[in-house]
Amino acid sequence: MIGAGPGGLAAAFKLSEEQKVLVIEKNLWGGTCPNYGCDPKKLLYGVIESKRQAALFTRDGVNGDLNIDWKALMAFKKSYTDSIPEGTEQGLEQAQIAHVHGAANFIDSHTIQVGAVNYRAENIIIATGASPAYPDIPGKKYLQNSNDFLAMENLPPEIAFIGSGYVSIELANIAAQAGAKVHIIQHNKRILRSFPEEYAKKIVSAFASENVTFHWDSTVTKIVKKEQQLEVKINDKEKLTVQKLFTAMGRPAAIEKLALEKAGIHNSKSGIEVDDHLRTAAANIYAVGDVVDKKVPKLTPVAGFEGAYVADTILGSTAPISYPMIPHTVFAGPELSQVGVSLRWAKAHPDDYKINEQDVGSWYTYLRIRDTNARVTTIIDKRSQLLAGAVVYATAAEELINYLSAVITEKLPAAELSQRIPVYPSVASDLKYFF
Ligand SMILES: Cc1cc2nc3c(=O)[nH]c(=O)nc-3n(C[C@H](O)[C@H](O)[C@H](O)COP(=O)(O)OP(=O)(O)OC[C@H]3O[C@@H](n4cnc5c(N)ncnc54)[C@H](O)[C@@H]3O)c2cc1C
Ligand SMILES: NC(=O)c1ccc[n+]([C@@H]2O[C@H](COP(=O)([O-])OP(=O)(O)OC[C@H]3O[C@@H](n4cnc5c(N)ncnc54)[C@H](O)[C@@H]3O)[C@@H](O)[C@H]2O)c1
Repeated sequence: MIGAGPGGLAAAFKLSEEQKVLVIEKNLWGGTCPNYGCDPKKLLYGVIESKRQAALFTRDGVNGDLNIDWKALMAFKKSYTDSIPEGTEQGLEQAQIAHVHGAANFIDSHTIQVGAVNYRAENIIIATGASPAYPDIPGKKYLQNSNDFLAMENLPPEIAFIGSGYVSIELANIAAQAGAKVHIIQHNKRILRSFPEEYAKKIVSAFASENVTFHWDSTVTKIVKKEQQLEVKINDKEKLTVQKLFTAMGRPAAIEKLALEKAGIHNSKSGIEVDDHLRTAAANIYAVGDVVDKKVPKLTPVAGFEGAYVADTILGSTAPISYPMIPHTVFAGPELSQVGVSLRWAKAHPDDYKINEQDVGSWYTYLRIRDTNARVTTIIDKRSQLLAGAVVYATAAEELINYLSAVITEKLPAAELSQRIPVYPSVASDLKYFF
């Protein structure tokens, strides 16, 4: 196993019940998600969201200044992340999984080199994840990435991000709510490509009143350091001065130092090419997680699902991979979530789908928390009358989308939902009204 993130570890633990396993990790045990991805991000987000939500109630009983103490926030984050690598390594030891710290590369399809040592294996799983893309421009050495953001000891007064995908939007929200002036430099006019444009625009509007400036059709062409400031040249014309500039323009697969060609493994620009069993061009080598060239989203639960699937395959299962519903969420204060058939597809196929767009800000669930802009779209398959997809922009959207995802998976008809008794008032008690 090369890589000890969610993908590699899921495979390692499952395989170790029946086979001898070696896990190789060049950086922190646990990989991106718990060390410098989902978990520390959502930990910061939780505090930031508490502040944002409390500020909505200043006319309703919340008193006093609501400020974020960045140092205390970071100490809170570290109280979780500091123990992750050691805890993960202990987990490997307890499961008696052999593990080596170092960067791996292929010698041939059965041999991996780590430093001066070669390891031979019957099967190999590549789970090396992805790492941030950098633009090739003068001054690129002054750029930082999401790992640096999540380890930042002080929050500077003014920062900027290149790109407006998941990473940029989530981290910009944290920084802006914590008091920084934030710039988002985007080479076109579209944020969050994997979400419907009409919903992404709601985030643009919400950010505009939160100290965030979008620079559309803008490309960073040069970065110059002047004492503690960075002068950022945009489109070779405009100049922006910030204290930190973060690249957030996608995460290419981490394959460059693996020497894949020595094992006969093929890759594209999007990652390692695999078949429907996640097998690479070399029959005994598999790839899972963010490193794979695939159509499904590159997310932690997907990496874990694939890791467990490949373990089963190595242990004898022959079924091709079949993905369940994959809901996804951007944590942007509030959250934007989506699952199933996309709104774009549904709009392009009006004979097949009924679209139910509802502003739910006046519903009791959202009214009581002053989430006046909350909106839910459900997409109903006209033939079966079953839920096929949904988009939610609301506080706790990630919870509602999980319920809606289960409704799709279990093919629950509206009548069946009326036969269940949820806690009231709760997000689940609204479910039957979305049909
Ligand atoms: C800021 C941020 C926030 C995110 N938030 C979310 C979220 O909220 N929800 C969500 O589902 N996903 C989120 N993600 C994505 C999620 O972190 C990834 O999808 C997930 O970590 C992928 O798991 P993986 O095992 O494929 O790769 P990784 O977790 O990246 O693990 C790969 C491991 O391989 C190691 N490695 C690489 N090359 C070698 C080598 N040659 N030799 C040995 N080891 C090597 C790396 O050091 C790394 O530890 C976020 C990502 C980022 C960056
Ligand atoms: N909440 C979550 O689930 C979550 C959070 C963070 C990251 N992630 C995962 O990490 C991945 C990477 O996130 P990301 O935000 O880095 O990537 P992304 O693909 O979401 O967004 C990349 C952004 O960079 C822009 N861009 C692309 N090429 C560019 C160029 N040459 N110059 C300038 N801008 C350019 C794109 O237009 C886009 O706005 C996500 O796709 C997702 O799989 C998930």
